[in-house]
Amino acid sequence: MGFFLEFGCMLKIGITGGIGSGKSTVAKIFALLGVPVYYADDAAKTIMQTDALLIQQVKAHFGDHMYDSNNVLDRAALGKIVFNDKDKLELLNSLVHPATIRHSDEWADRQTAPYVLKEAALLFESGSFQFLDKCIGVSAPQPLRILRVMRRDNISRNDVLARMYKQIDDNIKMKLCDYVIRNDEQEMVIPQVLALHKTLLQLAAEA
Ligand SMILES: CC(C)(COP(=O)(O)OP(=O)(O)OC[C@H]1O[C@@H](n2cnc3c(N)ncnc32)[C@H](O)[C@@H]1O)[C@@H](O)C(=O)NCCC(=O)NCCS
Ligand SMILES: Nc1ncnc2c1ncn2[C@@H]1O[C@H](COP(=O)(O)OP(=O)(O)OP(=O)(O)O)[C@@H](O)[C@H]1O
Repeated sequence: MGFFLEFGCMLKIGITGGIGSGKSTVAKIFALLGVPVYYADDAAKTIMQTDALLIQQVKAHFGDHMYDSNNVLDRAALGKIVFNDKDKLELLNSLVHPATIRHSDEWADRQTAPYVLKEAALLFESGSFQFLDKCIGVSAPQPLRILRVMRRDNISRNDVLARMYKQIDDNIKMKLCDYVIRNDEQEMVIPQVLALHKTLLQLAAEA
């Protein structure tokens, strides 16, 4: 971290948190304040259906039947495979993460703002934190995160846990972050975002 600070460029800030922590929801509040936000998980979904090389690689490793004739990915089928097989998940990550990092860099180059946000579940797991100036963590208690995702995605508790266990433990993840926003439905979120926005604008002005 620090490269962009040293050279006085626009700051690149990561925002992360475990599954169901509410990082996308919190990122949307920053977006309302005018901050450009890159949603890496959403971008990965798009790239997996538009990047010809990536589609070819996923087909080669996981079978042509993962895509229909319009290159629409069968996410449920692929999820069933990779969230139950560590090696296969690592393989998929090694194909998707570099493509997503490339795409987010190209996106950042097109932005003009004091700072931009990159929202991603796997900032630390994918190594993309290295290219960021600061990281924000969004935290929420595990039982609440599980309930949120079961409701949002209409999936079982076991399916949520299978994804959760493939991520760095949230207590460790929050320690790796420079700032933490509590999204536990007890503490108000908007005042925390406003305070952090002010801090980041100040940091960008000093850079
Ligand atoms: C396996 C896939 C097709 C399953 O799709 P599905 O629609 O069921 O889940 P979705 O992508 O919405 O992910 C739901 C949540 O699971 C978690 N999750 C997703 N991918 C991963 C992963 N590789 N490791 C750990 N957790 C993950 C995240 O918290 C994510 O928000 C999809 O998750 C995928 O392609 N994952 C690998 C690429 C990736 O890492 N994407 C996310 C970050 S770039
Ligand atoms: N403070 C909150 N109060 C009520 N519901 C919330 C709150 N924060 C998030 N949620 C809800 O919890 C669910 C999970 O939030 P969100 O999608 O933002 O999480 P996420 O961290 O991006 O998850 P994932 O890693 O799975 O993409 C969503 O349905 C969202 O609307």
